[in-house]
Amino acid sequence: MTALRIRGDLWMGAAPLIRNLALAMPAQRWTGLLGPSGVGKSTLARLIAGLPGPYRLEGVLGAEDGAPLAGRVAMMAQEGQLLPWADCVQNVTIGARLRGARPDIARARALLAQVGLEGMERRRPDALSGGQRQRVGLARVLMEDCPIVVLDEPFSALDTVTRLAMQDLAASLLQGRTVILITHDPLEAIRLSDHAYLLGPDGAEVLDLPASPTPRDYTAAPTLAAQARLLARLHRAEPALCAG
Ligand SMILES: Nc1ncnc2c1ncn2[C@@H]1O[C@H](COP(=O)(O)OP(=O)(O)OP(=O)(O)O)[C@@H](O)[C@H]1O
Repeated sequence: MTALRIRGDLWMGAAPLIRNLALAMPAQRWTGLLGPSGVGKSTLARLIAGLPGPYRLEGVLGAEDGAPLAGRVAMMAQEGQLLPWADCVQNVTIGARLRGARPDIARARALLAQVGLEGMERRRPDALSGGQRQRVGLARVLMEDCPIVVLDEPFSALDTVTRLAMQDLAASLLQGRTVILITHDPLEAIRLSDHAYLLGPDGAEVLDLPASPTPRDYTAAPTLAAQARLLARLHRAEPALCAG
């Protein structure tokens, strides 16, 4: 059970990115983070995942259980970030290899089967479709078996129908983990998030979501209404949030 919270000001070098951040990300739930391009979404993802960069948080990032985050966060970035020279099994087991541990090949093969890639274990990324590459990325996240998962625009390069299928697969396979979903896509945020925030330079606003369970039915009236409200809000917010 790992809830996360972030409070404070996020800086990129000498420039403030987001001031007065106050994000609560409940345990075993999906928290969606939306916001205009350049606001700092990927920077937040890197911060949570503990990846290096020229950013800093003046404030607090922590798990509510008080234990350090190191080793408890897995990240799936845009387009899966697969190693082009490595096959599916090698891509899924890269974490163990980097840690100098013996990779569990049988488990990697089982996870590849779970994401629908049975028989493709020895293919390299250039012999996979975009959706299949994302499945490898998802298997790699599952391989790491971390309680916290950061998804940074994981499905943005996919066509709409493949994206919907990947959303359903991720919702099912990441159940029980604390997921932070960064997305540009209002429908994706609404389908998958239990809680969602709209980020701007002056902080984060909580978004209204339908009460139904996730992944939400994209044909349901409350989902469509929430999508329309969010689109209008993003449209209104974009020029103001990007000013300066
Ligand atoms: N390594 C870096 N060095 C300097 N500035 C950076 C670096 N990485 C990002 N930035 C800047 O920090 C700001 C936030 O970048 P970030 O990638 O977090 O935005 P984002 O909200 O994820 O954008 P997008 O939605 O377009 O991916 C941008 O202005 C970007 O140019």
